[in-house]
Amino acid sequence: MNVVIIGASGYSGAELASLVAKHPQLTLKACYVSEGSLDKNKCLSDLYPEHLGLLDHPLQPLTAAAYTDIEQHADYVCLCTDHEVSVDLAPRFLAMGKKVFDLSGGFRLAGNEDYLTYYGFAHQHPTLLTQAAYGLAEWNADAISQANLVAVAGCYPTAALNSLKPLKEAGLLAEQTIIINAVSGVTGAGRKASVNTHFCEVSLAPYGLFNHRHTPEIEQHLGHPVLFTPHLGNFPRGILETIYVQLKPGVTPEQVTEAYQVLADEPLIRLLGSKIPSIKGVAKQPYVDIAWQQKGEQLIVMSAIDNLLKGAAGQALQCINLAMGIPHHTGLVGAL
Ligand SMILES: NC(=O)C1=CN([C@@H]2O[C@H](COP(=O)(O)OP(=O)(O)OC[C@H]3O[C@@H](n4cnc5c(N)ncnc54)[C@H](OP(=O)(O)O)[C@@H]3O)[C@@H](O)[C@H]2O)C=CC1
Ligand SMILES: CC(=O)N[C@@H](CCC(=O)OP(=O)(O)O)C(=O)O
Repeated sequence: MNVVIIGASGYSGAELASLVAKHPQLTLKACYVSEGSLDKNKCLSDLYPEHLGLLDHPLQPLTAAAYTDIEQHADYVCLCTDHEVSVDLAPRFLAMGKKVFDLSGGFRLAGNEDYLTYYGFAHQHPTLLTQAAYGLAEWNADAISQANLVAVAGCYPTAALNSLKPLKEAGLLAEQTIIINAVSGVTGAGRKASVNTHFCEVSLAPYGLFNHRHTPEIEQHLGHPVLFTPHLGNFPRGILETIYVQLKPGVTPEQVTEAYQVLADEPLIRLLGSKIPSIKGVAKQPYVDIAWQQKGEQLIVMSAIDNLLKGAAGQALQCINLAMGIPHHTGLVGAL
């Protein structure tokens, strides 16, 4: 299958380009940036020299001629672009009959209201919100495999939902709001320069209190209220979440362990039991590491992912694999 990547010079786009280029059944057909990009016509491997020889593709401007090329040559279009750009681009490629995998948050939420509140823009294509499959690979495989538009799950939500859905499905959660404290490396903020993500400025600080756009994403796809606070840390990649859960009265450690067995056979999920996960354990890896410790009815769940792999490009590739009807971890395990 032929894949094109829009936004290939960005962190998630370049990561996805390298996965596609190494995949046994995919061809990286072309890489695009915006029409006026400062990087247009450079080689992707000029920006990412670690991929010299693998990603020597030119970064082509997304011109009218590019749309014609994509219509003629692509099977799958991956949007590694900002939310509003994705909302604008996705319908154009869907109209060409392409399958679209969007790594932005542009199609993950239920309604236009949420976009106004949490993203700060009115959604231009709200009817597509009901057609998009939520790309949380381990939990929504059937819908992902059939959809023309896949809204690949957000980075923080991927860590949170894989850790909490087993407890929710087993009916172990008390009604209280779940508290999620998360820390992300700086690549989570994208490649574009800004003072807040300047290497010399970043230490460790919370942001987005009460209003981060991943709050509604987690709540909608978990079906439970959460209080989510992200932090920015001074390391390049990875997300670690510490999650405070109140269990229903009388829930035993055996019931909690049993609930997590729903994920026991998943190749990209590592259940650590009571061991402590870490950024070091997941950086540049395609996995979610999940661990937990319980005291009475209080449960602390810990979850770690690489934001660019399981939190973006890795999960996008899982969704592409599902669309092709092959094992979802193809090209991810033993291949990085
Ligand atoms: N970084 C992360 O950890 C994660 C990111 N995501 C999501 O993935 C998307 C991309 O994120 P990230 O890789 O960090 O972003 P970056 O800022 O690193 O990259 C954005 C890319 O989009 C290109 N671009 C910008 N405007 C246009 C346009 N109009 N047409 C075509 N290309 C355009 C940029 O190139 P240029 O400006 O030169 O044209 C660049 O290649 C975002 O929606 C983000 O929320 C999701 C999960 C995790
Ligand atoms: C550290 C940092 O800034 N992280 C980003 C989240 C990563 C991302 O791009 O968000 P999606 O997963 O929704 O696409 C943020 O908080 O906005």
